[in-house]
Amino acid sequence: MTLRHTVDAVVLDIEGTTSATGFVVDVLYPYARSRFAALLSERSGDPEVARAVAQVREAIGEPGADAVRVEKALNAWLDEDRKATPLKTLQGVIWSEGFARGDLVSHFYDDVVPELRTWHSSGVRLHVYSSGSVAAQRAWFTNSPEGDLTSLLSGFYDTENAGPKQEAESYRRISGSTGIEPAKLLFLSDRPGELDAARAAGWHAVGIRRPGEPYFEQGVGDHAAAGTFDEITVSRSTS
Ligand SMILES: CSCCC(=O)C(=O)COP(=O)(O)O
Ligand SMILES: [Mg+2]
Repeated sequence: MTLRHTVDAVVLDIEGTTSATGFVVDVLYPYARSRFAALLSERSGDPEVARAVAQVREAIGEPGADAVRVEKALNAWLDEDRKATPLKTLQGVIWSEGFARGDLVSHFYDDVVPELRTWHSSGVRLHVYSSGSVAAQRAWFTNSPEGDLTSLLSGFYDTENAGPKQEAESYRRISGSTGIEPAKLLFLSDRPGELDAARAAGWHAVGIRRPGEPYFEQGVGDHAAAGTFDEITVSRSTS
């Protein structure tokens, strides 16, 4: 079945939607895990690192936590795939450097990039909204197996600049930032709580259900669902 949406922009979740959770967990997480200790000891003076470390200490309720304790908290969050903003900031620092160095190449499901190109060429704007930091998102789309895809994208949103993905207010913030009214925005995600929040903000929302992904069995509640991007036809609204 084809789902049809007439909108000005599509906003993309990454993990579970454009790309495999398994790749993130099996390739990116170990890459970050093995580099947290060095980042915390050698770069604690970098403003971005210092801010994230302060946020970790606050989240665990230990204002005096040393680097070993902070690393332990980060690894525990990694184990449970917790979408904690300071974890995502520090991962983003490590990953963006790993992508730039050529250690990492991102992953996209086969159906994704052709549809992104089709939607973009029909005048539909494409944005990303992921728990991964903006730095990580940029590196992800820059270093894809099909080369640099960032020319397809008009904006990047994460939990730092937009807010939590399961809160409607975050989607209102993105709508305000893009200048696109809610009814002309379509969000694609694998997580029902995120789809609920987007819909509550007046957006169109489609659940992406891919076999093997963590939310596949649970489903996407009462949201329209697609198994692949080519089941979705997106046209640019004329008004
Ligand atoms: C390029 S970001 C890497 C994936 C990641 O760490 C993440 O948390 C993605 O979560 P999403 O909100 O896209 O499901
Ligand atoms: Mg996701």
